[in-house]
Amino acid sequence: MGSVTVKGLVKQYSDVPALKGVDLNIREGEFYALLGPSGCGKTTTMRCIAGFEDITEGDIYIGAQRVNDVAANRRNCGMVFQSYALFPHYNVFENVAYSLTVRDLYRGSYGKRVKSFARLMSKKLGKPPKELYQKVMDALQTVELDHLAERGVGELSGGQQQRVALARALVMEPAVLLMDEPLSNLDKKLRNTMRTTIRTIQQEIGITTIFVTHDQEEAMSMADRIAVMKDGEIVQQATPTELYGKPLTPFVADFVGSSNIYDATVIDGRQVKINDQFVVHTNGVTENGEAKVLIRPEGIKILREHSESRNVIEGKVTMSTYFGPNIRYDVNVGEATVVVEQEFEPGIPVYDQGDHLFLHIPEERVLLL
Ligand SMILES: Nc1ncnc2c1ncn2[C@@H]1O[C@H](COP(=O)(O)OP(=O)(O)OP(=O)(O)O)[C@@H](O)[C@H]1O
Repeated sequence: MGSVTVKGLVKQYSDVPALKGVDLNIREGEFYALLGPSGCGKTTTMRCIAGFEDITEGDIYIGAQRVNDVAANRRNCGMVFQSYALFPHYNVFENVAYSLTVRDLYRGSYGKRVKSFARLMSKKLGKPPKELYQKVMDALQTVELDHLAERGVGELSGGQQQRVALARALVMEPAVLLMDEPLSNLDKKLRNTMRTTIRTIQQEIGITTIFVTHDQEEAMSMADRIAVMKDGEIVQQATPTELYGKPLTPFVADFVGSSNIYDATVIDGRQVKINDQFVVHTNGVTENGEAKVLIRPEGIKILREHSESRNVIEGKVTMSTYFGPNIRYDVNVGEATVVVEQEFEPGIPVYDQGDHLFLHIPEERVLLL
């Protein structure tokens, strides 16, 4: 198993600066997500770590070893891709056995029987050597597919195919597991199940894992820590709760969770005028002047009646959207829009377009970015 350290990583593709100095410090056994919008450099970072790209500047370490000049097949990284990249004419067992056979042939660690097995892979060999058989079956058991070892991969569901791809990476016993958008071809329900499957397996094995995604919910629900990337740089690295609770920039606040982000004027260090429309108090102290303010929609409470307490404002519902467990209201306060999310419980009042209501924004929910 290994930690991964990246120092000052720069990758220039002719005139495209894909990475502009990326630093990462991924601990052994950690599940680490690279999160960001399309084109921000997530895949490039991963490909540089795997050794599929020459880097322009910087250093990459796996464990204590500097791997800048180590070939990809010697870096001991297992890869799982969005496209699965399975061999369609092999069955489940053969797909997992294939890479192991090739690697061990390369290392010369198996004898003649494996060599002939490799040669005969495409012709469906009856009985592979015991050790190889056991390793493949162990990997298939880890992903709970041992009962389908002889099935053709074309006869599997998307989730099962992705589990074959995972078993194929794990059978190599890599130091680091690299996963590039592995769930994006699956439908939403299956994606949720596979999140749990992958996370559980990762924790059981304790393998250092780097997971690329543009889906904040996926990153938040799976990772120990997340690096949010933008334009070839890391904007913030933190645990999911830190990222959500203390985003450093409006970009992070907006990318991670839903947000109300406003231009604001700080009046006396504790009073903030939002969008020139309404004033709220914050318990965060800052200098007077211009600022950006974040208010998470679920931090706002809806009151039936006006209250004289601080931070109560009146608004008019312009849209209400029902999401199953939540209801979202878009509320106009003067010319500003405030998004509010409320957990749906039977019996709570539900508001419609045009309804007037009062919003209470607790001081600790008014965050200055
Ligand atoms: N082989 C290449 N040649 C030239 N430019 C490239 C190449 N690969 C990637 N890029 C560019 O580098 C930047 C980063 O790309 P990368 O694929 O790492 O982004 P990403 O965050 O993984 O995006 P996505 O979520 O869309 O996969 C983009 O501007 C992309 O167009």
